[in-house]
This record gives sequence, C-alpha cells and structure tokens, in this order.
Amino acid sequence: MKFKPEMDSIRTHTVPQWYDDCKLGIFIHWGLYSVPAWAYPSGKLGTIPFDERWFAYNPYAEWYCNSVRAGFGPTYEHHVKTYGADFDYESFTDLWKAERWDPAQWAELFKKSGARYVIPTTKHHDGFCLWNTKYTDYNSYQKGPGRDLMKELCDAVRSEGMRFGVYYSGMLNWHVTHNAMMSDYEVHHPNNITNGYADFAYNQMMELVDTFEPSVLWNDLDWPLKGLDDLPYLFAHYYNTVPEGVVNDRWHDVWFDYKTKEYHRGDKFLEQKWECCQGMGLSFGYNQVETDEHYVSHNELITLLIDTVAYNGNLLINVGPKADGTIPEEQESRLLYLGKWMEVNSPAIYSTKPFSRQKEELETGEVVYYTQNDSSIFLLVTNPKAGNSTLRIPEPAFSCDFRKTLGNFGANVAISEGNLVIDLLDIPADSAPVVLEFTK
Ligand SMILES: CC(C)[C@@H]1NC[C@@H](O)[C@H](O)[C@@H]1O
Repeated sequence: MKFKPEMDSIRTHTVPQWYDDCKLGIFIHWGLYSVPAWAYPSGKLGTIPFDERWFAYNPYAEWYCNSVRAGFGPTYEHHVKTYGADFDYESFTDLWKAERWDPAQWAELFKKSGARYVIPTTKHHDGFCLWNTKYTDYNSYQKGPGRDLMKELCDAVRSEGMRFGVYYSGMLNWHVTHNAMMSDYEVHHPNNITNGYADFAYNQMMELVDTFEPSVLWNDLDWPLKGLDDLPYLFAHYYNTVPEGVVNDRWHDVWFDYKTKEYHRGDKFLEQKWECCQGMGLSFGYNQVETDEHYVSHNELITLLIDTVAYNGNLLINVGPKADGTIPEEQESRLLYLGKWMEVNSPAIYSTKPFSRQKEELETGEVVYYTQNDSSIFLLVTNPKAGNSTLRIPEPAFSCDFRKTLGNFGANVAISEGNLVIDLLDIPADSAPVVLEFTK
C-alpha cells in the first residue's frame, strides 16, 4: 500500500491532474429538507452576523430543521402554520417520495452544462442518509423514497463520463443532537458528540469510500473532535483505494488537497488549488420562496466560472432539486445556458492555468480576464458592449499574435501607443462573455 496511516505519508499526496483540469463541478443538496423547501431569503453568507440574526433567519433551506428548533423567526412560524407545532422533522420521511426522479435525466443535464464532476449530499446535517448504509435505518432505502439514491445517481453520473464525489456532514448530525445551534461556536462544538458518534461518522465515511470509490471526499464544517486521530487511517485507506481521489479542507485543519470557499470569495489563493462553492441563489437546498431575482443571472454564472478559473479555482455550482426529483426550471435554464457557452469557449477554461495577470477592469467598463495553456493565451471579456466597441488595454501583458475569436463575432487587434487595442465587432445585446485566443 502506497499510503500509510500517518500524516508524513498522507502529506506526500498531490492534487491529481484531473481535478486541476476539470474546472467545473455540480454540487447537489437534496434531502428531507427538500420537502418543506422553505427558508427566509435573508441574504448571502458572510453579509449577516453569524449569530441568531443568521441562524433564526437562515436563508439555507437545508438548515430547516435547525431554523425550526430556534423556536422563533420566519421558518419556525412557517412550520407551525404549515405542519403544526407538533410535527417533528423526522416525519418528513413520510412525505418524501422522489416520485418524478430520473437520475439519467439529471446526469444528462449536468453533462450538458459542461460539468466534469458531481458531488451530492450523501448525508447533510439533518443526519438522513441517501444511501443504503448499514449504520442507521434513517436512510432513503429504508424510509421515504425507498431507493438507494446515491447508488442510482453514481451509476448515472459515471455512465455520462463524469466523476462522482461525495459530500458528508461529519461534524453535525441533528438526528443525534437535539438543541438549536445559534452560534458558530455551537456549530463547531456540538454537545452529545461522543466517541460513539465519532466512530459512527468514521464508519460511514469508510463505507462511502468502499461502496462508491468516490473521486472527491467533501467533508463539511469540521470533523468530530473525538475522532481526529482516526483521520490518517481514513485518508490512507481512501488514497490507497482511490489513487486519484482528492479531499477538501474541512477536516479540522488536519489535511487537505484543496481549499474551499463558500459564497464570499475575498482574496483568491492563486498558488493553492481551491474550489468556489455556492448556490445559484442564497440557498443550497431548494427554497420555494426564492424567485429568479434571488438567483445569479445567466451571464453572472459564466462570469463566476471565469473569475474562479482565472485565479486557479474550480467552480462547484449547486443544484437544489425539488422533493419530487425535478430540478427547478430557473436552475436548469442556467445550466443549459452555461453549457451552450462552454461548447464554444471551453478551450479557455478546461486544462488552463492562471496567467501572469488574472483580471483587469477597463475604463470603458468591461472586465477582462486571462487564462492560458501550453500554446495559447485567452482573453475573456465579460459584459462586452452590444454592436461594435473598442477595448484599450494599457501596458498589455503580452505581445503575441491574435489567432481568432471563439464564437460568432469579429475582432481586429493591434498594438497602438503601448496599448493593446481590440475592436470587437457584431456583439449581440446582453451578450455572454466573449473570448479571444492569442498564439504564444
Ligand atoms: C458549501 C455547502 C456544502 C454548505 N456548507 C455549510 C453547510 O452548513 C451548508 O448547509 C452547505 O451544505
């Protein structure tokens, strides 16, 4: 076995090329919380103080159980009015049927979006498992849909040639703890998290590795503090079982292959491989309260991908399906639009590296990004003006030859008075970002 259960051995693991090259993944938050599918769209993570102003007004619909446990606030009031004060969260297993779910349809849509990996929630904080785990009967095979949702999805994703990863909420399990969490400290120090629970989480993670051999282990929030000594054994087993596997950075700083950023992006890492994960709206789980205005626009989604890739990141964009197994039209529409753009422009995305410059904001309002591969430099122009316009890029970062535009628009390129001058021609109204390729 290449990896031994000791951190000196684990630290020899490197990020496999596939993860660096693929750039775009699909997150899926689907679970019992998809039945009520209700949250108060209070604001983006990071814009609201992380106290009860966040936890009792949580825009994350997948936090429904905790929001109700708060005992006040809009979600609690909605629950009492809709289901009654005595309706406990576990009873949503009787209402979750997934009656319209076709995993092949999901996989086809994700493939069309240009995504190359898919990571579903196998167990979110509520503790309900979406695979036929032997460690609890609180799972989708024994209850609710009566199906091993993860096995069906894994087969469908892989049959479309995409990689399958697993999300697992290691630190939180609200089927085990029963108090409302109203602070960041409580989230990272849940009471009742015993040695027994740490063993449960370890055993389920090992079961996920052995059952699915996932390309990504995406643990969330933190790992049970009583189980930190188990992690070298988990990582060694995982890397020996899945040599091209990668793990994220939410394991109590014990180890990571790549860093994660959730919504607020701040300073990007550039040198360190990272992944931006967010919903298309304010929530990861489907929230019936959200309308199109809460969602990033179609072009903003493409710009989010470009702004991530230019800084050495991957975009893991989330899909929140409805309880019946259908994907909300607003989300499907954005994925298809992104996929159409990728059909033409993916050479500037897949298998690229950051350039010496990543982003420039021009005086005329356009924002220009750069990526590169071994033979080309790509210049990606977000919010280009409709019709014909001229971009002036002072002190250009390169003087190589303009090769072509990617897409149905024209361009004339010249160096004039020390500026790279680009005449963009025939840009449609409300255009998606446009890409020009230069030869090194
Ligand atoms: C980024 C995503 C996986 C989020 N992580 C923190 C959770 O509390 C939240 O519900 C969501 O799963």
